[in-house]
Amino acid sequence: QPPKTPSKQWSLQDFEIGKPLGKGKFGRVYLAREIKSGFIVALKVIFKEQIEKYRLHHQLRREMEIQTSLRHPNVLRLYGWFHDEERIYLILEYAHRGELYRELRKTGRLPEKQAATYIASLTQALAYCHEKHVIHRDIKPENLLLDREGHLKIADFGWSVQSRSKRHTMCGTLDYLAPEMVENKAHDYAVDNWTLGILCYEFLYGVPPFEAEKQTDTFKRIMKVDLSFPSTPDVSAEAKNLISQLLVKESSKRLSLQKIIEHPWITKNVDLAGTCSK
Ligand SMILES: COCCOc1ccc2cc1OCC(=O)N(C)CCCNCc1c[nH]c3ncnc(c13)N2
Repeated sequence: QPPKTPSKQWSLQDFEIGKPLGKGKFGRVYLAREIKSGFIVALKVIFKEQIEKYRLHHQLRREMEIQTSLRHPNVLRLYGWFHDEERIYLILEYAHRGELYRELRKTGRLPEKQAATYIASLTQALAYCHEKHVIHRDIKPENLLLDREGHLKIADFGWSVQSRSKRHTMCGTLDYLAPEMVENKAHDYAVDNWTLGILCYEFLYGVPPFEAEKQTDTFKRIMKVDLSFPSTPDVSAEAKNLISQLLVKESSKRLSLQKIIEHPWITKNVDLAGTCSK
């Protein structure tokens, strides 16, 4: 049995740092090149004191274990990580065309084919993640990136959870679980389906459906599912139909990921083979 070669210990000396790619909550992302191979990566630098201050150590560790284990053309790869005295460095796949929402801001809104292609890619990525018991829970335009060919990549699994549900630890009996506990378990998976509805609306109208001046009003609109479709831009009935089947309060009644892929708006607008190409 050959000894398991430990994965290479990386350090900052292995990289040449390039232009900053953006600033997130806990750190900045830089373009970088691994010197020996010339391989281009994105390097996310996170300050340990920030992580300690918000006690996010376990969450970050879980996020890194999750993202390292995920292999999907629409999920940004995490190749590895290393740290020094004050910082943690994530070695990530580089998405050449950056954040999707920059493209959305530039054009105001997306043509239906483009929006449907992004929704199909996201749905396939989420179906893959859910199969691995990973729930993203924080999908928003700034965490959606585009590679050189314009393929969508989900980044920042910062708030994802490995939904190892309590049931398994209680050897299958539900007797002891409160209804809201059981409900929450099921409910968690469906948060990502709801978000797909929000993103679909925002791709087509340029603004999220429940936007309001004050946060409290947005909260009220979400809880009421106060959904309306402006008369312009003229969006197809199929698109509105898909959005209306995702923005449903009762989480178990939202369209499943499989049904999204089979929805007429998707099958009509997307060449599905194209979405899951590398
Ligand atoms: C705990 O962290 C987990 C990993 O989170 C990330 C990995 C990679 C990221 C961004 C990530 O989190 C969000 C974030 O930091 N921002 C919103 C600011 C930077 C935006 N990206 C800009 C960007 C442009 N080309 C890229 N190619 C690869 N990755 C990128 C970017 N960003």
